[in-house]
Amino acid sequence: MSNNTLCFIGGGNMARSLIGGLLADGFDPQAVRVADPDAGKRDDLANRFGVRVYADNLEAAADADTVILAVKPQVVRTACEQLVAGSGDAGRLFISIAAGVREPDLTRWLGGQAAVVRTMPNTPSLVGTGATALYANDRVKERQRELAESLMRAVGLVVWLDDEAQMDTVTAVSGSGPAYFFLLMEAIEDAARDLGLPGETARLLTIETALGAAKMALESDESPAQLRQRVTSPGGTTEHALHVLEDGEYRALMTRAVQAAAKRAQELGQMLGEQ
Ligand SMILES: NC(=O)C1=CN([C@@H]2O[C@H](COP(=O)(O)OP(=O)(O)OC[C@H]3O[C@@H](n4cnc5c(N)ncnc54)[C@H](OP(=O)(O)O)[C@@H]3O)[C@@H](O)[C@H]2O)C=CC1
Ligand SMILES: O=C(O)[C@@H]1CCC=N1
Repeated sequence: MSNNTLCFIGGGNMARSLIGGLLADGFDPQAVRVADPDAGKRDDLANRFGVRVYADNLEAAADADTVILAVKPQVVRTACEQLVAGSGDAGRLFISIAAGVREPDLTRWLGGQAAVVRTMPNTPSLVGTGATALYANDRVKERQRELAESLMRAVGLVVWLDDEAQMDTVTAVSGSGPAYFFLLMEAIEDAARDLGLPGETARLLTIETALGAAKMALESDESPAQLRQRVTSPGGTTEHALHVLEDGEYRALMTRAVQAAAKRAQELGQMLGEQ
């Protein structure tokens, strides 16, 4: 990947994951600028990653080829309008990672002519196993499309969406998804401790099991349902555990959780677009 100058507006959790993943993939830290109002976060980013940090968004974005909007959805409009008022879109590429915020609104807030790629990454980007969906507006040139894709591919899987409406579902599945798996890990680890395993043993067995299951699901020709059945010996231990989960309507609960996240993404998009 060429070392274009990248500017992150917002240096919080997701920016951190992307920066860490990009640098681990060989991106030059000197080509990364980060603007954040919090001095503590700026110091931490500069010390940990060696990137350039700024309190002022315009200063950070001044000569950046690509600007990544990594603030909370509620702050995106202000950030866009401030950037455009300060330096125009200057033919640069804007990449938004904000949940819910829709491309037509981003384009409007950026003055109406900007090249915008709306994305939804996730925090495992930090360790190179992210999953990002991208959607480009029709002002994005082919080389900018390739640039956006190469940035996100450097930190994991990428998929392009033709239909922006699918982005809210993606947000609920892979954007928020790591949290569902972390919660499951927390619960299994707690149960293991309650049953008497030493803490570190409980932690390692839980995490390695999650990793093994994910790796098998990724690499196997069989579906997760088939792989589950291979663990489930008739009359055995897994069967008893799965009965408890099915009795507790685990699938329906997970469906409702994913639906709630997608609904929230839609609400955010609608609410912020109307302002
Ligand atoms: N966390 C995740 O897993 C994912 C998040 N996202 C999206 O990424 C975006 C950021 O989320 P996340 O990293 O979790 O949030 P964070 O709150 O951790 O990061 C946002 C950062 O932006 C700073 N900030 C606030 N106002 C401004 C401003 N005007 N200019 C520059 N920086 C500002 C915040 O400072 P302060 O805290 O002081 O306000 C904060 O440090 C959101 O839009 C979210 O939807 C997308 C995919 C996954
Ligand atoms: O919780 C959120 O709103 C963000 C978007 C996806 C993951 N975190």
